[in-house]
Amino acid sequence: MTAASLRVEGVTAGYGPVRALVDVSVDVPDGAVVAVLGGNGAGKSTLLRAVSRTLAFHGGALRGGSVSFGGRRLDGLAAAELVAAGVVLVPEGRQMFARMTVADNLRAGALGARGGARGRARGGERDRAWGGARARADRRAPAHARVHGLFPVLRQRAQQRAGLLSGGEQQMLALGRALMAEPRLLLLDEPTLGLAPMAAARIADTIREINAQGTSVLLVEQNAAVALKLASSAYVLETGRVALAGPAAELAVSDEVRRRYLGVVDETAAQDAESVSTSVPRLGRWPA
Ligand SMILES: Nc1ncnc2c1ncn2[C@@H]1O[C@H](COP(=O)(O)OP(=O)(O)OP(=O)(O)O)[C@@H](O)[C@H]1O
Repeated sequence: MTAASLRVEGVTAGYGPVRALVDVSVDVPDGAVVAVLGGNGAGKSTLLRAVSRTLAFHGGALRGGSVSFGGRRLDGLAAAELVAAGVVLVPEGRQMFARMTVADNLRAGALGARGGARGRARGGERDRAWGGARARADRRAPAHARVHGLFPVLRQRAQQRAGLLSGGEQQMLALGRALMAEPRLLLLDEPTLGLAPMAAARIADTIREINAQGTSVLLVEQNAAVALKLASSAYVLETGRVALAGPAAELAVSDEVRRRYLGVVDETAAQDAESVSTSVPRLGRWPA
C-alpha cells in the first residue's frame, strides 16, 4: 500500500437491527478517483460514514472489518482526528454554515482537527477564540490560493452569506471548505445531486482538476455516467454488498451497469420496441 491509499477491508456496518454494509472491501489507490454506484439504500453513504468515522452521528456503528489510510488504522480514530490524517468528508447536502460568510465558511474548513475554537467557549471568550482561529486559518495561504484558483466566484462572494449562494456555488463552497484542510483523500457524497446539468458538469470538471492536483477521491454519485467518466475504478453496491467492481471503463460497457445505472434500454427490447415506434429513447435520463 502506498503512502496515501485507502483500504476498506471486510467492513460490516449498520444502524440498530439494519445491516447496511456486509463484508465490503474497497481500495482507493493513491492519486485515484474511485466511484461507488448503487440504487437508493444500497449503502453508499454508509460506506463514506464508515470511512469518515461519522456512523455514530447517524445512530450507526461499525460491526466488523477495518479501514486504513496510508497503512494507519482509521477505525480507532475520532472523526475530528481524520482531518489531521488527511481524510475529509463532503457530506450529502453540503451542510454549510448558511448564516456565516463564504470567507468564514472557508476558514472553518481550515480549522479542522485543531477543533475547539468555536466549541465550548462562550461570549467574548468565544469571539477571541474564533478571532485566533481566523488568524490561524488565514495563514493557510496556499490552501486559500488553491481554492480561489479553482473557484474564483468564492473570492468574489467572500463577504456574502453562504445561504445566499446558488446550489452550484454552495457545492463549490463545500468542496472549497474541504480543500482548506489540505486533504490527501476527499470523500464526496453525491456532489452533483440537485444541480442543473451545467452546474453538475462544472462540479465534475472541478473534481477532475482537484484530483489532477494530487488529491485522491472516493466518489459516491447518483449520476453514474459522470462518475464512470471521472473514475479509474468503480464499485457497485447492492443491498449493502459489493455486486460488481472493476475498471470504470469496463463497468461503463457492462450490460448490467448500462441497463441498471446508465439507463440504457436493453438492445433486443429496444429493437422490438422500435419495430412499433421509432422514438424509443436508447439513453435514459443521465446526460453523457
Ligand atoms: N441513520 C439511519 N438510521 C437507520 N437506518 C439508516 C440510516 N441511514 C441509512 N439507513 C439504512 O441503511 C441502508 C443503507 O443506506 P445508505 O443511506 O447508506 O444508502 P445509499 O446507498 O447512500 O442510499 P441513498 O442514495 O438513498 O442515500 C438503508 O437500508 C437505509 O434505510
